[in-house]
Amino acid sequence: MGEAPAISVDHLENGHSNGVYVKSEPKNIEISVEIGDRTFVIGGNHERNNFSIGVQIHDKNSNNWFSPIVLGTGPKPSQGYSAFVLEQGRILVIKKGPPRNESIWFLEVDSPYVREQKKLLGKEVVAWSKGVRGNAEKPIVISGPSGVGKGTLISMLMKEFPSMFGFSVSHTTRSPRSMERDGFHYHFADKKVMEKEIKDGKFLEFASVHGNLYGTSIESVEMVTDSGKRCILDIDVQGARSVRASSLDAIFIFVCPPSMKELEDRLRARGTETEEQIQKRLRNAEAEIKEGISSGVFGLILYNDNLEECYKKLKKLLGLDEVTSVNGVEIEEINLPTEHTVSKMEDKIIIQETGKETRNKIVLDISSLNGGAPGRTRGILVDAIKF
Ligand SMILES: Nc1nc2c(ncn2[C@@H]2O[C@H](COP(=O)(O)OP(=O)(O)O)[C@@H](O)[C@H]2O)c(=O)[nH]1
Ligand SMILES: Nc1ncnc2c1ncn2[C@@H]1O[C@H](COP(=O)(O)OP(=O)(O)O)[C@@H](O)[C@H]1O
Repeated sequence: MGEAPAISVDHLENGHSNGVYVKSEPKNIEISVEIGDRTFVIGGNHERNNFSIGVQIHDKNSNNWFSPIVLGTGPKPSQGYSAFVLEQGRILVIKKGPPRNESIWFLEVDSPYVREQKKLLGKEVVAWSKGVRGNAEKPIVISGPSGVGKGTLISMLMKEFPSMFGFSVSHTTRSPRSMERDGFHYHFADKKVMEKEIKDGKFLEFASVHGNLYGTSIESVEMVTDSGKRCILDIDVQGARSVRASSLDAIFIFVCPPSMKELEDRLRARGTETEEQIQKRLRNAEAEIKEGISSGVFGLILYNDNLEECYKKLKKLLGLDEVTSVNGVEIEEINLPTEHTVSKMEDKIIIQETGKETRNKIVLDISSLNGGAPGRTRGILVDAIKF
């Protein structure tokens, strides 16, 4: 696919520039970006709240304004924005002013994820994702039948590498088990409330599993990503399929039992389910294993026979076999100048500082972007050129 024309934004406060218009009142700064027959107005009087700016769409053909459903968390209201239309239906939005580590954002208006959400919600949808520097490792989706050992393997990983992995806490309508804590193992949710939140687009995926509703909220994944950790999702096969269709660029692992008999023994030994619930889980297990192995969703299949061996293999798959403990790597802080102009050259966005006796530049290399809404767009490489 060819790249959409870049919109160059010079001196935003000067008003119109190459199709981008910016109001200058400090409180109502907005930027409008034209894509085809539509104008996307970001920020300004349409500010959603103090936490995230709003978005309005003008359709030239019908001359109608409308408010789309805005998924994900966007930038907070700011002193101004610069914008570029990128390929794959996303707009790069650079926010002026502090905080510095929250300057780069992407508004997806026609990405595969947004298109899927439009279909699902039957409404106009746009979605924010925050730009993250560097190439943090991809999230890990782990699926497998009930009792196969997913939770055990995930606990082992989190215990050995506490600073590296974070668990995405799902919502569920099932009742808590005696050892489970609300907000830690699951967010135990009321069915009606959860259904409403799904309708409002707050979930990355959801599915009915063993007669209960389960789902991953966008917020639960963002909380892990924001803490700088690699996110682990323990979700069923249907959920994994939905994540695969979303723009969350993840690794998909399916865990298989050595036999159905062993699976049954483990479920019984765990002692957390009634006989009826065990039977239901075993009935579902056969279909899940079949789908897990043959659906093409999972790139990696792990057999959990001997636990220690399986854990070793899991670490090897994740490139951790040689590692004993890992701490987060700090990326050098680079400040985006508050007063700047923006231009684009191929895969590079050049932010030129203005207003002072300086020609310092920041170059954003966006050639290897990955991930996207809802959540984070990773892979932005930043270089500072000092004069
Ligand atoms: N789609 C989806 N499935 C989930 C989610 N959270 C948990 N599950 C799956 O729901 C199933 C039942 O989980 P749970 O009630 O904890 O029982 P367990 O698998 O026997 O420990 C498992 O296959 C989980 O992987 C979620 O957020 N979304
Ligand atoms: N390789 C294994 N061999 C024997 N028991 C295991 C193994 N892996 C896990 N278990 C046990 O099986 C039970 C189910 O494991 P769990 O992690 O709760 O499964 P899941 O999260 O997939 O439902 C637990 O009691 C756990 O201690």
